[in-house]
Amino acid sequence: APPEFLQTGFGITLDPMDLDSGLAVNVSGDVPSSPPPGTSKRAPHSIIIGVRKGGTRALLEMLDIHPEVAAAATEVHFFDWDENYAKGFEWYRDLMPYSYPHQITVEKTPGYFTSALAPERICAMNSSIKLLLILRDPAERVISDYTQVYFNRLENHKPVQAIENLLVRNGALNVRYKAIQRSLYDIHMRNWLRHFPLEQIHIVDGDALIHDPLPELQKVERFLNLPPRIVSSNFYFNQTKGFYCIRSDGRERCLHESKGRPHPAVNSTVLQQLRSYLQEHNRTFFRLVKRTFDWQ
Ligand SMILES: Nc1ncnc2c1ncn2[C@@H]1O[C@H](COP(=O)(O)OS(=O)(=O)O)[C@@H](OP(=O)(O)O)[C@H]1O
Repeated sequence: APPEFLQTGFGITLDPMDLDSGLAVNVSGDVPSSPPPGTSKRAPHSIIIGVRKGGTRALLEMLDIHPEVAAAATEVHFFDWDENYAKGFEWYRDLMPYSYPHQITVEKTPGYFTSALAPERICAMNSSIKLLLILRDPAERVISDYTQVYFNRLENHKPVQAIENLLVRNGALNVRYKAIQRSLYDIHMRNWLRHFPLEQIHIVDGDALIHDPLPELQKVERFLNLPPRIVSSNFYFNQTKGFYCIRSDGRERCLHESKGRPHPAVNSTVLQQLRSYLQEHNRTFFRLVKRTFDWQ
């Protein structure tokens, strides 16, 4: 059953200090005390730059099925957090997994997409790096973002409020709400296109990845020049979870329970206000990326 969304009278602003807690169960076993012979830690060849709640964890875990992919275990937040960036490139590289020369290293940090400085900093590291961006319906993404913050606040015994109280201020859509700001894909995309050509940014359709992951993964394999190795038997639909889960190396695993949470029902008038506000931004985004998506 959907969680009960509490009405409170607190005039709080939601804090986005919530990290991805969606590591797949039983990812790769224990960390080896000494690196396997012939491996080293290398800067990423590709980065999943976002968007937050777009399906970044699912994309990384599914891509990690590929034998020629080595995925970073945690979100690194190197290019979007000044305190981490100040630690320097060697600090960053040390957080990468050990990989063989024939493998490519991939990290994901959803906050990069909406960070003002990440594009310039990533470009300074490697101007020919291949970027992966997974997007979903931006209105749905707002609700997912709210839901994540809602549960984090509950866990931390902080007050929560109904999504409508955040989406609407003084009778009008509260466009300063961070969850809405992050869904203005055109604005963030412009910033990336100042530093990278469009061909270097592959957009994964996050809604399609939920309903049928294989075709989206096959497109990513082609974009990364990887031989096709991910196959339909790598995925199975888990009825209880309501999402696809992963089968590889003789093991089956679903993403953490924080991925694929039920969303609250949103007042239809408010939702309509949100959708019509996003519509113009979506159209601009479609022009920028020379492609359309099934968003209203
Ligand atoms: N296979 C599978 N299993 C579970 N969840 C899946 C899957 N594929 C995509 N998704 C969607 O991923 C959403 C979470 O996105 P992110 O991993 O990018 O979130 S985060 O920004 O890292 O917190 C998450 O959002 P919510 O549904 O709001 O929980 C899911 O809709």
